[in-house]
Amino acid sequence: MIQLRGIDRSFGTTQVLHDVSFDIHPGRMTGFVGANGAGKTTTMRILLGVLEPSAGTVEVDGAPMSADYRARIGYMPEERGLYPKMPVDDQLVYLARLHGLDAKMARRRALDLLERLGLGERHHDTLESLSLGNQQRAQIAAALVHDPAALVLDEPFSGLDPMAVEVTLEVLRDVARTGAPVLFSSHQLDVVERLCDELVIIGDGRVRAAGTRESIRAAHTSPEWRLVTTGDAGWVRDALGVEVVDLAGGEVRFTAVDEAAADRVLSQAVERGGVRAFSPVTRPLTEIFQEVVR
Ligand SMILES: Nc1ncnc2c1ncn2[C@@H]1O[C@H](COP(=O)(O)OP(=O)(O)OP(=O)(O)O)[C@@H](O)[C@H]1O
Repeated sequence: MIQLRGIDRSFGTTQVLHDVSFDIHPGRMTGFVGANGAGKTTTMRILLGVLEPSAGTVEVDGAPMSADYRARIGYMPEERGLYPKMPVDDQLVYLARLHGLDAKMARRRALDLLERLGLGERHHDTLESLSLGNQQRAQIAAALVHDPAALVLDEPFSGLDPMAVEVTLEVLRDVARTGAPVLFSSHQLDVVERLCDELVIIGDGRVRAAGTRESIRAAHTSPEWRLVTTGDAGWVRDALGVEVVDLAGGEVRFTAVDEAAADRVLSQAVERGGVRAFSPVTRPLTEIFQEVVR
């Protein structure tokens, strides 16, 4: 597990990170979300050792991250890293060889990855001749080609069409399945909500929320239920331990002090007959995000 502990960072007199702490778990996809300028890239650069923190540590399983481990992280930086005028496959092979893969294995991994990411036919084209979305896929391949021990990707999904997001996601999940911790930043909350196992929300250089989607939702939502019946649902107002949030004919949304209170509403509804739907209401992460970064 990669652990960031109490990271501060200032540029001149401006402090842009304040006591940033979170974990990146092995085998899990962690989404790192925040508005422009929130501190995502700075945090990732510190994790990679490209930038020194003013205070705090980056650890792996409780010990300071070694140079060896750092070298085995697959990193896709914000400024990207590939050369525009060089064929993509040659660059990937070169990067893989830098990380110690033999020539045959390096070529095989490069071509496999390009194929999986939908660039099989374009593998020997120069980067600059590819569309922006395809350049992005090549950059992702570059972060993965050396069989990384962990992945840190700065906005890997930006500029990708929905199909490419799906393909990239599958490739990243495969890396996670090998037990690697995977961290990726994104502005696209809908994407993150769907793709990641864990979430870290950063606002103004401070971690505002961290944990699984479910735990963040639970911490920022008072449990709400939705009941739809064929008859009028006004009787729910009088149910014990329940507060109606919204009522329109047969459809009612309510909060309950506990699940038992919600279950009682369901039982009463069943007794009355005509239940069409009953479910907990999950709050969209976008709403929670806006609330915690405010
Ligand atoms: N080299 C630098 N010198 C001075 N200020 C910097 C430097 N790098 C980053 N900053 C400032 O630190 C803050 C955090 O920037 P950072 O790039 O980490 O945010 P971000 O969350 O990645 O934003 P974006 O989503 O726009 O990429 C910003 O206010 C930025 O202007």
